[in-house]
Amino acid sequence: MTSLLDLAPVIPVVVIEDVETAVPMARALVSGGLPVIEVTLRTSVALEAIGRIAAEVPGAVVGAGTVRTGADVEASLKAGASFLVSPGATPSLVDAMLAGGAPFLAGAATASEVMALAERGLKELKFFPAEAAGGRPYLKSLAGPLPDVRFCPTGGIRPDTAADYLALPNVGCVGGTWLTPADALAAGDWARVEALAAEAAALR
Ligand SMILES: O=C(O)C(=O)C[C@H](O)[C@H](O)COP(=O)(O)O
Repeated sequence: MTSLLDLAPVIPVVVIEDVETAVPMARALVSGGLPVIEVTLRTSVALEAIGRIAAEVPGAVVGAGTVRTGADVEASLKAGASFLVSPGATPSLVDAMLAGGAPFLAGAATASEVMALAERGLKELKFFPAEAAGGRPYLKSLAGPLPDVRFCPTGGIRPDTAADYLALPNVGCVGGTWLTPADALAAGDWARVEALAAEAAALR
């Protein structure tokens, strides 16, 4: 598989409250040009949503986000997730993710965290919480001593700041929730989701 960071410029991070919205939402994202979708394990229907998207939306590459434990890894893969994303990384979580065999982005926010993960062979990471941790200048600084590590910054990124992140050499893609506003999902406004996805897909 092509690196997770290179499949699309933006990974929509979604919070699904009503499982019936999962499939039409994913179709809108894929039609707009964003096939990689991260469903956060923050709601009780997240695993079912992942399963439905994986089974019913051709072209979608659906993964699980907010993965925090080995049990989350197991449940996500069983549900049909084809990749995993975590906000941070603990040694036991990294063990479980490596054992799971699917591509994953472990989270890091400091040089030491990045170095600890690189020591384990992980050179493609999530940078979280991107804006709060220092944003673009911070990532640019990390590229000096750690040029071989690439990131998907996530957290606080919006349409008007995404392009600046994508211009950095150590950024493969960015993640964010702005593609799937809660009110658009609640209203079933798939045209709006598709339009937001199309704008983001054009960023690179
Ligand atoms: O759930 C996770 O695994 C996370 O790490 C947190 C998300 O990536 C951010 O919540 C993104 O949210 P925005 O800042 O609204 O784009």
